[in-house]
Amino acid sequence: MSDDNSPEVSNTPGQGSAPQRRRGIGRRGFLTGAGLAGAGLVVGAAAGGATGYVVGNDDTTDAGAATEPFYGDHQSGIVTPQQNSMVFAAFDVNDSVITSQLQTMLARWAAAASLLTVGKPVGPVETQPGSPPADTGEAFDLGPHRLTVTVGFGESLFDDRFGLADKKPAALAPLGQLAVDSSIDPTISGGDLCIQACSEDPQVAFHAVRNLARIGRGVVTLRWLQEGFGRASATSTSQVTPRNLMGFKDGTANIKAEDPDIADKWVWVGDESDQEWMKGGSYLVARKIRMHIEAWDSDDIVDQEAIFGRSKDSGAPLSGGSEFTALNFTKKGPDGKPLVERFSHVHLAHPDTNGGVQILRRGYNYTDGIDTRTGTLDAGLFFIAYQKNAHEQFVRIQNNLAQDRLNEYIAPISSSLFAVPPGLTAVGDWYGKTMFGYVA
Ligand SMILES: C=CC1=C(C)c2cc3[nH]c(cc4nc(cc5[nH]c(cc1n2)c(C)c5CCC(=O)O)C(CCC(=O)O)=C4C)c(C)c3C=C
Ligand SMILES: [Fe+2]
Repeated sequence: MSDDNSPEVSNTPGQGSAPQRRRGIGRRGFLTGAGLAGAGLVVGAAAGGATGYVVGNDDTTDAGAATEPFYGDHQSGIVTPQQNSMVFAAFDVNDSVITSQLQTMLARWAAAASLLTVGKPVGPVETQPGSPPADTGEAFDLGPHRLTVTVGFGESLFDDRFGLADKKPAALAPLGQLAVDSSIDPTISGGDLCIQACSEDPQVAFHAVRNLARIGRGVVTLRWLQEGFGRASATSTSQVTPRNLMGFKDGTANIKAEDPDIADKWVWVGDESDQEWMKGGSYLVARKIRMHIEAWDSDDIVDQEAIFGRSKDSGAPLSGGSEFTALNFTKKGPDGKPLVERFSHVHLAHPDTNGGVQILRRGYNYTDGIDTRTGTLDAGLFFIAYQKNAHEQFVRIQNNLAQDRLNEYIAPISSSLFAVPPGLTAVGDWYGKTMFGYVA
């Protein structure tokens, strides 16, 4: 397919190179900027560059102003040091939408994401009388807080609707029903497309998904959405390991950004892929895992630690040492039994027990309030893992975890797999551009 038919992706005329400002915006800033939504065409912003938008950002703290790269070999939001908040949304493409409409929306998402991730609105917040704001406004006074927007494609996108049947990677085959999957709810699983928005500020992450959903109206419909309120993993050696809702440090033995060779080996799709367009991408597994919190809270500490194989306060292996000491599965206690039990979570999940395979974990703690049927807390782990092949990595580990003692206290209630394409190259590139046959 020729590049000539690619949806228009350009800087809006007149957007020039006015310097980015971060203070004293007031009403003028609300009025400034050509709207993505209003203009009906796509605006791109160079990473960190200026497009003439006045930045609606009175949050001048370093933390608020901090950005993550938008363009690059890989999408941000994977090995990016994990931010503290997440909003994850899945979408289905509406009936009767044609390929060019979907492509245009994906290009508009790319342009909008390039603005949002540098703290800019997707268009004017305060427009002329009679028209709705192009940007919904709730992040106007906030910086990006390291916002990342990561877009993925579900298996269902590759049916006969958009000419993508021969572009479906073999690795995107459905995960199927796994041994622990007796409570999966299909209405909060899967989807044609997904967006993972992560930021240090929950309102910034929500704003990103809300505005991308708004840009997509008429083309896509939200299928399900999950908010994560606290990170439950670490993806950088610079980060303190956080705690999950069971009170344990989670993310100690994770793949970390500082080890690119390990990421190349286990996270980024390479030459093994049957689809050229996926090289540099990754496969995202998202599983909402409800915790039976009240039962867990009544279990004694010795048993809790035995279930994970690690100490609750320090995160150290029960075989000894401190948090980052390697697990020793042969070391025995006075009773002659391994200090890290055979059916403990870390033993069953460890690479040594899984043919060496590893995954990058990037999950979030969630709560949806209470279960009104029982009055119990509705909370758990929104498990996210990135890998180059989920069937060979996630599924292998998950099958081993069928014997996990932790299963008494958890239940997966959703399960999704998405193909996350590589990073966007520059202004003018958009999600799936090479997949649809255009030159990036
Ligand atoms: C199939 C993959 C995994 C699922 C699902 C999963 C669920 C899950 N995990 C915790 C808490 C912890 N997990 C820890 C380690 C750990 N978990 C997985 C995989 C899955 N976990 C792996 C690969 C590892 C690392 C194993 C290793 O190499 O040592 C830990 C220990 C601390 C750490 O290393 O991160 C905790 C704690 C929960 C609560 C949960 C489901 C709700
Ligand atoms: Fe785990």
